[in-house]
Amino acid sequence: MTSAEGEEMLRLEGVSKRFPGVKALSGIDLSIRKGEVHALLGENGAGKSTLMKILGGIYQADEGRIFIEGSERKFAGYNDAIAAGIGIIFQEFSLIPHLNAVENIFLGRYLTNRFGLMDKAAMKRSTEQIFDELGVQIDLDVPICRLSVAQQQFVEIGKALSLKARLLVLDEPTATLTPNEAGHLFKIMRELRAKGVAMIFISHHLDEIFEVCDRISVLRDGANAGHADVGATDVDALVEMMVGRRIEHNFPPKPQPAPRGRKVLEVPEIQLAKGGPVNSFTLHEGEILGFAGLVGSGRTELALGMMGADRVHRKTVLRNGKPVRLNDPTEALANGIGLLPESRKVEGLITDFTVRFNISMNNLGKHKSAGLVSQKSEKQSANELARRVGVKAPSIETRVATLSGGNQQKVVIARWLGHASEVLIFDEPTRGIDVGAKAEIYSLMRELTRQGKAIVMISSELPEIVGMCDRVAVFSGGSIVATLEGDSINSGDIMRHATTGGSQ
Ligand SMILES: Nc1ncnc2c1ncn2[C@@H]1O[C@H](COP(=O)(O)OP(=O)(O)OP(=O)(O)O)[C@@H](O)[C@H]1O
Repeated sequence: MTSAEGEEMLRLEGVSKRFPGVKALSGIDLSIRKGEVHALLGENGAGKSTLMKILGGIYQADEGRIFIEGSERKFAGYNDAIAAGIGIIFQEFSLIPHLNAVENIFLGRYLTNRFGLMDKAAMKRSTEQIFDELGVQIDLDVPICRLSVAQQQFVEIGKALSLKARLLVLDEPTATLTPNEAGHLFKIMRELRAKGVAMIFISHHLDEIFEVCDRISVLRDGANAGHADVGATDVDALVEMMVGRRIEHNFPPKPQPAPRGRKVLEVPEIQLAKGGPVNSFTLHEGEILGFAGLVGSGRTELALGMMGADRVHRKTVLRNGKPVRLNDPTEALANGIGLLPESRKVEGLITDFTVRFNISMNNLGKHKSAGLVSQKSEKQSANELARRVGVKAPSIETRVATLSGGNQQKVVIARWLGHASEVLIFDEPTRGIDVGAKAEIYSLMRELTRQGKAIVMISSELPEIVGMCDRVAVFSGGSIVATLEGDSINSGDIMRHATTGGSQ
């Protein structure tokens, strides 16, 4: 702990914010000390991002006061927040992809030499010093779009520190990191903490909270639901604070023996760009087949490739024993194969349209009679699906653009749960989804398989791979290196194959 322990960096008093039709925040109080990592928890739509946007000067609160080191501050825009020592690392980075790390860090405030000219050497030196202190190695000469997501995140942190941030907000920073990268981020956070930097950490992974945080504040429905010291609470208590009830963490029971219905999909041979041996796999009616492996190991590439989503891998696959050539995802859909993509905002949703439209868009055929879509049946079904996955919105007529990130994901999941596809490919289905909704999505997936659907679940979350899958294909370096069943579906075996390419 630092000498600064106990000194207050930030205090929020009675912060409220209303959007049309939604009271996003009501009377929030929050206190963050210097040199602490403070977790901000809450279900999707609880108000975490809105609160952080107020702190970052992006939104203005309707009511409430912000104190930095004891003095009241008013933020008319994000420059005021930066001047007050606040640095926010959002999930969608604010970096310019084709500029390098130095140019990004000094964008708009270039250092100049005594002749008034841009002092590139000084900016580079300063950037090197920041990264040295963070203990990260970043190639300063390449555009940041060529860096990994983790490295881009470190550049964001470096930028905030170069702007002299003393309070860093990290909004779901680990959502797109590998476990190793997340470990590196935590190491950096501990070092910053030791230097007295205060941090607000948002994550839906409760194990991370216990690994890296000191204290916790929980929001529920836009209001304070409680505060706790990490040492004096546990996962169950936190979950109850977040959702107001106890949640069953267990996965729905797997059918025993593992389902081996007829073969609904056979993928004979696909070679991925990464090289390695060709891949083949079979999917059976009623089963959940996991695609496990490290980020970049080829899981998504294979799933997209077999659907004809890219020209490179177009191949003939067997659907119910019959050869079909899939040229694009629309053809895959026509053949009863649906994909819930990973980057939902880009690929999955039309955010200017309503929740109802986005849930129903691929399912209208189900509600047709005599050639006409029954509005009543379509609306009822959209309502029911939205309710089941727990979409939090004023109504299904709300525009998706105004929903929280997690709730947008639930909308895509609701669409596919209602879809008639016999084969469903879920790519990272619970990323950014809160604990309560996760449990619901797991049981809905199991229900779909009981109805005879077959699911491929691509996931970086080992517990859900182990808890949900009947068989697991483990990827390494662009190939399936092992297919595990029964008791060999465990974290140790999966990681061993994923990291050694199955050679041990
Ligand atoms: N610009 C906006 N217009 C209308 N409503 C909004 C807007 N931004 C947020 N909201 C609403 O405010 C509430 C809080 O959303 P917020 O994004 O803060 O939640 P969150 O806790 O960050 O959720 P998640 O875990 O899903 O990221 C939600 O009901 C959301 O629909």
